[in-house]
Amino acid sequence: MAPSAIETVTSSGSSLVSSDRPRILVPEKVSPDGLALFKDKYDVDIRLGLTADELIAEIPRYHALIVRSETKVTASVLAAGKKLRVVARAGVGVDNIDVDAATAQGIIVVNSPAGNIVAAAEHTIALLLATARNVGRADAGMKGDKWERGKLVGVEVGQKTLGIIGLGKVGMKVARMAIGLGMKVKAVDPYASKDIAEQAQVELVSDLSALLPEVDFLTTHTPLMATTLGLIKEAELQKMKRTARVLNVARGGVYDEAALIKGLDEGWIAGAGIDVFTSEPPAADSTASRLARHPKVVATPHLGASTVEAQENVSMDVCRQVAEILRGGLPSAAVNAPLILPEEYRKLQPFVQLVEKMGGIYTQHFVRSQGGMVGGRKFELVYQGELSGLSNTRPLLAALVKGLVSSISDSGGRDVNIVNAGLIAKEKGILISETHSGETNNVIYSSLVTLRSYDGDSPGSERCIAGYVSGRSVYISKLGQFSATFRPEGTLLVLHNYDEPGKIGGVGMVLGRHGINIRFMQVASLDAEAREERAKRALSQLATGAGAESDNPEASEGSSNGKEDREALMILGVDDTMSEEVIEDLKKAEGILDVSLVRL
Ligand SMILES: NC(=O)c1ccc[n+]([C@@H]2O[C@H](COP(=O)([O-])OP(=O)(O)OC[C@H]3O[C@@H](n4cnc5c(N)ncnc54)[C@H](O)[C@@H]3O)[C@@H](O)[C@H]2O)c1
Ligand SMILES: O=C(O)[C@H](O)COP(=O)(O)O
Repeated sequence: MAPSAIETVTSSGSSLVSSDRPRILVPEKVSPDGLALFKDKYDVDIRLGLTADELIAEIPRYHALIVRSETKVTASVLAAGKKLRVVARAGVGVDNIDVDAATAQGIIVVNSPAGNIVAAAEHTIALLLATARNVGRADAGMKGDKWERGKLVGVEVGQKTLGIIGLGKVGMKVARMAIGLGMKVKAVDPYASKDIAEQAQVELVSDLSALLPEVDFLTTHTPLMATTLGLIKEAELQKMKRTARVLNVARGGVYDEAALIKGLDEGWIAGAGIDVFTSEPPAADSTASRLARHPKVVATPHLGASTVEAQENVSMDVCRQVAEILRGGLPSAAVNAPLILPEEYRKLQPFVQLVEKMGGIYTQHFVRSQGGMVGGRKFELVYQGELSGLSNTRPLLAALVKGLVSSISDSGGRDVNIVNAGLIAKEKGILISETHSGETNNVIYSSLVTLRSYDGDSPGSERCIAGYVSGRSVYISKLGQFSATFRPEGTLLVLHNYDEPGKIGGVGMVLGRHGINIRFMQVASLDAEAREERAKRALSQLATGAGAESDNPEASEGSSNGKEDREALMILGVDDTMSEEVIEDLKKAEGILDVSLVRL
């Protein structure tokens, strides 16, 4: 094995280090601009090419670790880092750091959320044009003494449609640049605000099936998470035009690499520009390597953030934070900063947990299963009982934002804290109001929290979740129009169905066939208010003889045939081994109206 490159920068410039000063380990190439901030105060060891074992052996001596995307900061590395106080990611994505393990050990993880977004967006545009004009193949041909004009006729991007999946920081920059090139831009992002998109002349469409057939180029800018892994598979690629070209400057794995190769081979996808791969560098003979070598692919080795300017930015961003933390101060972009301050912890912690879970359920149950968006919606938190007198509700508001974004963000929402929650909500166009209700006649628990959400002022768009705390455990007592009592934890399946005999057995059989264990099960019936509302509707239909047109977002098609008042929710706690196939099988089961999977 080649020896690691070792460079020790100390205040004196010598390689001798004093043992009492904090030491910083840098195992990747990080711009010296930021590292210069440590001069005279800390000792910095730049050790490129450390293996996983070498990192574990070295880390016990260090107080801070600064990495990019190549170093895997695993739970074992963190456990060995007895003196570690901070892990800094000189970039955006923290998918190479075990943030939960760091949090458990009290190690702060910081990143640079915006330092390289211009670089990533510009690289996307570079790949867009290179893919459209066959720049890679033309260059390779010229270097092989070939003059292939006839074979390499490209397409123009002006007047064409670009589809963006993930209209976050990078996605929005790409949109603006593409509009500058004369392109029409459409996007899918359940969290983006319609208003912000409209101002940027981006048309937000509801889902992938509405986007994919329309676009000439597709670019992905989501983080890599359980919900975006394999987001674009064969079925999605098949929905696109045969002339379409796809781009990935986000994370390897958002596209199913094997399906993309098949599309390129069989000619139903015209080309691809790929910067990121499922294994980096792609292992020999791997699918990632076949994709990188494919003649219709312009491939780059994860260069999205590799500009002089971006590297200066991210280096300055994270080194400032490392210095601050080593000095005992607070970082500006901590990925795992607390939601709640120690003095408020005892009283508020269970409510913070409850509200965060309600936000998570909202996104995963209502948005994912029933469609719609989170961005641009209005949310209202109603506090009843002992919470109604609470003056500092900031941790609860932050918990709601964290819960709402946790299933769709890179960091799993861990980067949301009291300081930045308001800003994040504003960026996403999420409006939150609070009501302290003195009304106690409906409160059978000492404190009840109700989350209501509305789509602007549109009638019938209200969605509701209520919950309470008993002891230090949290419970959900209402989900949509159904009364429930369950603990929001682990993996939950929520099935909307007609409450008929045999339903539970049918669902049990599907889960049994797939080897899924059920931890608990509970049936939630329509609450009194919903039953009354439906009875009134039925009466008025009888009186007018009209067919039922439901404006209830939860009432599904075909539910007007007398069964509507027998709708129920089945809530099951299950193993976290659910696949899309199980969900699809459950959806096909007799009398099941809808299925959602909620991971908390
Ligand atoms: N190639 C590179 O060198 C490079 C450089 C910078 C960033 N990145 C990567 O680019 C990605 C985006 O970075 P960012 O700073 O814009 O992040 P961001 O958090 O600002 O934006 C991500 C967006 O994706 C949306 N999203 C999440 N799940 C979605 C889904 N299922 N469908 C549609 N939209 C969804 C979110 O709502 C959010 O708006 C990250 O993975 C980051 O690591 C790569
Ligand atoms: O998430 C990021 O910031 C980018 O993927 C850049 O990664 P890099 O620092 O390894 O270039």
